[in-house]
Amino acid sequence: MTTLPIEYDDERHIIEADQVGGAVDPADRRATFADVVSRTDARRPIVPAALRNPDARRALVRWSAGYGGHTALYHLTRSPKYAAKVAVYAPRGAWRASAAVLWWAVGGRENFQLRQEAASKNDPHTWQQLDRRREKASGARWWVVGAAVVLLAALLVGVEVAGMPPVGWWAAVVGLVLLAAHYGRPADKPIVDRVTTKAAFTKLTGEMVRNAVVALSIGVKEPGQITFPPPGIHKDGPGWLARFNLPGAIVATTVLEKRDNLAAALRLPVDQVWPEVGPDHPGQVDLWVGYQPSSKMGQPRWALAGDTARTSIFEPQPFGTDARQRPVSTVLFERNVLIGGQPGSGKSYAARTLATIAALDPTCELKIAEFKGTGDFLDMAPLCSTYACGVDDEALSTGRDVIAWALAECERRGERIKRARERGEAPLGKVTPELAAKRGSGLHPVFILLDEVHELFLAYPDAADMAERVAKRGRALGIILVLATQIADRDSVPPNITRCVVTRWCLSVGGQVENDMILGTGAYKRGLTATVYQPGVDAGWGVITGNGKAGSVRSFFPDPKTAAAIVARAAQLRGQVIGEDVERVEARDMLADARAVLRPGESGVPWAVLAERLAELAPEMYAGITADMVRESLARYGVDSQDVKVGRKNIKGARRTSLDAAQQRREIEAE
Ligand SMILES: Nc1ncnc2c1ncn2[C@@H]1O[C@H](COP(=O)(O)OP(=O)(O)OP(=O)(O)O)[C@@H](O)[C@H]1O
Repeated sequence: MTTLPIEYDDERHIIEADQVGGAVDPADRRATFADVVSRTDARRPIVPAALRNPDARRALVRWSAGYGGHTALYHLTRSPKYAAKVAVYAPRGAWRASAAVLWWAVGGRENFQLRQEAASKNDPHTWQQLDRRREKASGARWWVVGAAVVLLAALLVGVEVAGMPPVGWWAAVVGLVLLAAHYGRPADKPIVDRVTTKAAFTKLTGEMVRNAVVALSIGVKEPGQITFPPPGIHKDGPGWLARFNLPGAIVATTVLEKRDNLAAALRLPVDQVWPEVGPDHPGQVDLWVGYQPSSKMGQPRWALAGDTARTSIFEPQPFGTDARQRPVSTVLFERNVLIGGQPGSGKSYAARTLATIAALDPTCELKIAEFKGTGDFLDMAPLCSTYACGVDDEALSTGRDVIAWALAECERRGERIKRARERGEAPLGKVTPELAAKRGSGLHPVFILLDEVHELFLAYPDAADMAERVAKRGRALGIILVLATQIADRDSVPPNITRCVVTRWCLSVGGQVENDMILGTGAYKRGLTATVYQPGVDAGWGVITGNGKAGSVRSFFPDPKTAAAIVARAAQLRGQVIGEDVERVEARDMLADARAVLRPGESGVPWAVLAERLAELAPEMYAGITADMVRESLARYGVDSQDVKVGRKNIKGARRTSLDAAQQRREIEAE
């Protein structure tokens, strides 16, 4: 610490300023011309956010038309009642108005209280003095009233002479009658009834936001600590956007985590309040508040429902809308998707939006297996090279064959990509749009959709192992896997699959556990909560992660006619079914295979070696299998991971005794 003595004249004291360390702030200087011309401040857009894109404009018009139409009809149906009220109140109002003018003209109010006091005190002298004052004031007022009457009469005559049509007179009379009725009605009895039963949310104000954030107890003590950068609170789509900065080091996610409390503080339903991290820094919040809860809003038109729609899985395509009614898009290539939610949450239709994107890409092969058995995708069956529906053995084994085919296809495609790379056609070692479109390249995109996939995994545990490998290997090879399930617990959908699927869409779920099973541990705490949605009512709404910014998305839901038109358009684009049906793949038994690859005299084998041997034995089934996958698959049969001697070292693997014991257990159970 240094003490800086500063010299002043005699009348001043010496001030000792404390300074810690050296000077760090840049010296103040005037702005130069160069500073001014190089300013890059963000300019505020000329067109307001609510009118900037066609969807927002349509939403505003739709809302205004809906609201205006309802209000007009409401009042129209009650017009006889209003007419009766007007008939009663208008004469009363006319009388009140005339009396008020007269009372003013005679100066009735002039020192009224004083005169009353003088009268009560029996003081005629004072009373007369006060009354003379009243008379004096009143004299001039009669002139004003007289002049006003003459002016009015002259105006009426003038208007008549100028040729006012009768409708004009009627309009003036109606206006006067309504004015009189308004003046004559009792203060607590409005002439028109209220259109809404509760106070409709019409405007988000800075005060509401500040008070709500202070009430969250996240460290904001004073409402004034919240600042709103330009353009302040404004309309954005069908709602209001408030962008605000939190004070100090408080991050926006603390507000997101308390979305429920924020909604409570604003006195609004949770799905009307949508906080997000703002664009400028982590302490900025973009709070969007809809005019209505999102579950009650309509949905903009889906671009893929157009007559000329055509997609490419390599480009972003819309599949849903967010809370602000903005389309949400995804690039299907290199993407695997897990869709979860309770019955009636809209999983099948959500999966269908992705299938629609694939269907409208004429190079993409479709394979769909639905294990609900209600034929949600039946209309798409003619577009599919493989289609299965039901929970019978045939449908389930077809589902398994699809995965086995995909795994074998990964192997074949790996070879094809290698050759393409050698030719310089696949520099990054993955499928490109050109390769995918090239006839005979064998690298066209494949879209595999398995609805209610837990049925398949429960019936064929090995299908789950294969699906995991397809999810891992197929991405770069143009194989897209979409899994929809009601239950995502470890028995129904193994965690390994959930882990390697990046895009997860959680529709309505019952609680935090289910929410996190689909979206990943900690999602609920980070504010990604699909529990706010109710099945049926909020069908199609869900929280999506791994597709850009995490947030709420509602799937597009075309009506049956539009859905049929989309399928017809896809059929027209394709001309023929792309790809071939899967062949029946011989079911393999990993336990038996593991025992078969043990060499005579071997007491055990490390997991990595076992994985290699299995891949050699049946490449169509085990290609790409890893040591961990083999360990986890065999653990289901009760095979332990034990030390196996390799040379002088002990390495974890499967022992013959453990494999045999597992086989015996199985045989006993089968009996
Ligand atoms: N985006 C949406 N908008 C409006 N309604 C929807 C939407 N998606 C689905 N629905 C409605 O929800 C109902 C249930 O949808 P769906 O069959 O996809 O649910 P699910 O989760 O697959 O149900 P289950 O588990 O019982 O099979 C549909 O019949 C439809 O009426």
